[in-house]
Amino acid sequence: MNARRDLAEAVRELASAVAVTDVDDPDLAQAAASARELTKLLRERQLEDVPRTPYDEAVGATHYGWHLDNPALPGLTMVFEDGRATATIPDGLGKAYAGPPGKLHGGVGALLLDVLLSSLVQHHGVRAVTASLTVDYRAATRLDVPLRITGDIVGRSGRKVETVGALWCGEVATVEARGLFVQVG
Ligand SMILES: CCCCCCCCCCCCCC(=O)SCCNC(=O)CCNC(=O)[C@H](O)C(C)(C)COP(=O)(O)OP(=O)(O)OC[C@H]1O[C@@H](n2cnc3c(N)ncnc32)[C@H](O)[C@@H]1OP(=O)(O)O
Repeated sequence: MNARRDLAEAVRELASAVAVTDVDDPDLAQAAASARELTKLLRERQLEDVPRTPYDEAVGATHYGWHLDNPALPGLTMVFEDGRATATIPDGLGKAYAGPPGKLHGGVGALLLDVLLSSLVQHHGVRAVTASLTVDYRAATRLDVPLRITGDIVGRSGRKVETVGALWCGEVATVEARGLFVQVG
């Protein structure tokens, strides 16, 4: 793992710890001061945009990574096989991503599906943006359990690409989505 990715992972771990820490105020204050010191160090040189795998690398690829170096979002490594996309999050997502107590925030499920479906469309060589994402929450998604995300293209007409996807917790599709992507450029 390179240094940037390792830092992103360390910050995700920090965010998880911060979300549920119960240490005393002096320790919180010390942690805040340390965090601000680090922020100061990292601001000494900044990029114009978040580093990401170039979109073009998704075209025809078997693997594609999304925001692996951005600790504010869950990184996702997708696998493309036989025209379909799959991603796994082996350890699941932790309490930093909670919505209802002990369960995943619905918006995070929608985010994961949008990421996977848009990457799938790009994998098929269509530069497109999300025009519409319809999400059905079928069951609560548990935290800290393995998750899987799948996606397929189900239709194409002119500039429009229709997709379906699901977020799986074991054998249960907890979130289902239909995504419409419109080709740009
Ligand atoms: C940002 C640029 C990035 C470029 C690189 C891409 C790489 C990958 C990026 C990865 C991104 C990651 C994912 C992200 O985060 S993408 C970020 C979130 N998405 C956006 O910001 C998109 C914002 N919207 C737009 O830019 C425009 O509205 C688009 C481009 C979508 C269409 O405006 P445009 O003026 O171009 O086209 P049109 O209006 O003639 O419509 C064309 C056809 O589509 C149909 N339609 C449209 N909207 C809807 C709708 N809501 N429901 C149902 N249908 C809809 C419409 O009826 C028509 O159908 P038809 O009459 O032909 O049958």
